Amino acid sequence: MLRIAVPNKGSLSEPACDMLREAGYRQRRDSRELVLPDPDNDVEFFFLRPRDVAVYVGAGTVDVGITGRDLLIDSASSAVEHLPLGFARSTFRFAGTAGTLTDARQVAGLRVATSYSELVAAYLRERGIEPAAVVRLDGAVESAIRLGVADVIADVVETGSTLRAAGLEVFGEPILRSEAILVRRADVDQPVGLDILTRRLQGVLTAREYVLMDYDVPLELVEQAVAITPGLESPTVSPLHNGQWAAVRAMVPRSQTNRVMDSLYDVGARAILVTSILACRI
Ligand SMILES: Nc1ncnc2c1ncn2[C@@H]1O[C@H](COP(=O)(O)OP(=O)(O)OP(=O)(O)O)[C@@H](O)[C@H]1O
Ligand SMILES: O=P(O)(O)OC[C@H]1O[C@H](OP(=O)(O)OP(=O)(O)O)[C@H](O)[C@@H]1O
Ligand SMILES: [Mg+2]
Repeated sequence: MLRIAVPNKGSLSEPACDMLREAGYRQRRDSRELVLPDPDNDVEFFFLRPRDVAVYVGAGTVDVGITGRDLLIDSASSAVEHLPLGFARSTFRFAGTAGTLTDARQVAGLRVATSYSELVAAYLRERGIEPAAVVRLDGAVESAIRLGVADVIADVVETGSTLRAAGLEVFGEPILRSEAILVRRADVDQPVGLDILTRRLQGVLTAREYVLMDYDVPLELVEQAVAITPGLESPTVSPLHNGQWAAVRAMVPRSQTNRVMDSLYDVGARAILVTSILACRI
C-alpha cells in the first residue's frame, strides 16, 4: 500500500486535497483526521505539517508526499522532486526597505530574517556572500525590519501585496521559483503504486491545462483550421452528413481558448464549442 503524505494545514493543504480528490482518491472530511486509508486505491494518506512532509519522505516512513519546492530545499532532506503539481506558485525573494537595495551581494554583512534559513544560508554560501546573521522566524517575517530584528528579509512572494503593505520592496534576482511538488525518496526503487499515482496526477494537470474544442469547417478549409488547432498529437477530423463540411475535435490550452476561437471563426469555422475535460490519460 503506497503511503502518501499530505499537508494538513496552510496554503498547500486544500489544493492538495482537491487535486487528490480529482485524481479519484478518498479525502478526509474532518480536518482533525491524521490518517486516512483508501483501500479501494491501495493507498494510505498521512496528514502532516507541510514542513515535515519532506522529512518523513526522506526518512522513508512514508513513500511520497506533497510539499512546496521551497520547503523541500529548506528541509535539507534526501527526498527528491518527482512531479511539479502546478499550484501554490510563488517566488522566494530578498526584500528590504523600499529604495535601499538592488543586489543580493549587498546582503553581505547584513542580518537576514527568514522562515527558510537553510534555503537562504545555502543560497548565500553558494555565492560566497557572508551575512552578519540568518535570523530564523516562524512567520510574519515582513515585520522583522521594522521591529529591528533584521536589516533585510527573504520570504515567499506571490502578489507582493504583503511586502508593499509593510513598506518593503524585493531586490536582486529571485532566489527560487516554487510551486507544490510531489516528492519521493532518492535512494530506493520506485515504490509500488507510484506509477499509477503519477499518471493520475498528470491526468489532473492535463485536464486543468487543456479544453476540448469542437467545430465544423468546410472541407477546403480543414488544413487551415487544423493548423490553428494541432492538438497534442493530431486532431480528429470526421465527415459531416452533408459531405461539404468536416467536424474537427482537438485539445487546446485553456489559456488560449478565446484567441483560438477567434482565429477559427476568421478562417471560416462555425459551431465552435468548448468543453472542459473531467479526467484523462494522455
Ligand atoms: N501567498 C502564497 N502564495 C503561494 N504559495 C504560498 C503562499 N504562501 C505560502 N505559500 C507556499 O506554501 C508553502 C508553505 O506552506 P505552509 O503551510 O508552511 O505556509 P503557509 O501557507 O504560510 O501557512 P501558515 O503560515 O498558516 O502556517 C510553501 O511552499 C510556500 O511557497
Ligand atoms: O505576495 P503575497 O501575495 O502577499 O503573499 C506572500 C505572503 O503569503 C505568505 O504569508 P502567510 O499569509 O502565510 O503568513 P506567514 O508570513 O505568517 O506565513 C508568505 O509568507 C508571504 O508573507
Ligand atoms: Mg505562512
